[in-house]
Amino acid sequence: FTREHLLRGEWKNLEFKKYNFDANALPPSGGHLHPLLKVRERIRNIFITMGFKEMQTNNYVESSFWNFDALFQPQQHPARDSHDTFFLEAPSTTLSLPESYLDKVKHVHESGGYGSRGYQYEWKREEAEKNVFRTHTTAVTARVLYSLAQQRPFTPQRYFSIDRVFRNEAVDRTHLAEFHQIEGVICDRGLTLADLMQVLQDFFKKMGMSNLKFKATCNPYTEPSMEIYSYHEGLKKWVEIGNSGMFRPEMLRPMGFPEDVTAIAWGLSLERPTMILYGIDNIRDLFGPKVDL
Ligand SMILES: COC[C@@H]1[C@H](c2ccc(C#Cc3ccccc3)cc2)[C@@H]2CN(C(=O)Nc3ccc(OC4CC4)cc3)C[C@@H](O)[C@@H](O)CN12
Repeated sequence: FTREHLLRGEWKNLEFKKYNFDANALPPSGGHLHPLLKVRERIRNIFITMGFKEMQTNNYVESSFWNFDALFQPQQHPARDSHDTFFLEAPSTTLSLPESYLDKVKHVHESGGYGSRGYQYEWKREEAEKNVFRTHTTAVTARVLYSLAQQRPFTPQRYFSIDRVFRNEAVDRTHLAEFHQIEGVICDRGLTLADLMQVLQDFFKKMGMSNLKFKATCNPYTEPSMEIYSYHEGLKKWVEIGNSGMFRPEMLRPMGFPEDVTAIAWGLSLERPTMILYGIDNIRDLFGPKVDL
């Protein structure tokens, strides 16, 4: 019975079965939550039960000042060039920066202070003004700690964030140019590395990971720093589950914190645990429709 038959109206001579309006249709699928969002909710609840407040991270675009300079990351650091960082074309520069704080950041980069030698280079404002897609949520942590440092009297705080970050890296089966970073930070008087180890044990235990191992490492904005490992019973091997450290005085003191205030922080990704918890071996299966890129 072709389209032509239909167009010629020959369907009128046909015998049609009576339409059964009482037939049961296929039950509509109820839909389902995305695995990343389920794990995000679970981790959000862990932070909240531990007394952490969520940071406001709804700015994917950030100035190099907050993404790097405020964290004492030197302007010639390799992570700051376009091989690792997405720079924005328009608007290419940020509109405004806190001038008095900017001067303190310039000074600590150039000649240090607070017992630090600094990096002994000429710090340039135009470098700090360049807009980027934030490479870590630590840029937001810098903003939040700066506003905490303005408050008197100082009150200890715990913050967390779970949101997208962007890195100009080669994409492969387990790496995309963006991922969700999870970050926790505690700011208080007299915090030590022992406090960091303890909060990491508490946090990861709630994620089902115990007997952690810490390995010394380096980050531009934390000293000392530790990579975190956990023995994964299922995979029968030590798995790197995150990175952590104590923010440097060269980051905290220019913000205006008193000398005895320290801040401990750690980070991990949302994709790694989700892929392991849901047995997903290709990160592309986490994003978008099933297409073979
Ligand atoms: C560009 O890649 C960075 C990303 C991402 C990462 C690394 C560091 C930070 C950080 C930080 C930080 C440090 C100091 C102060 C503030 C923030 C955040 C995310 C994961 C961090 N990692 C990571 O998530 N691994 C992980 C986490 C949980 C997990 O759970 C499973 C159920 C068992 C499994 C694995 C470690 C590695 O995967 C690493 O190879 C990849 N890392």
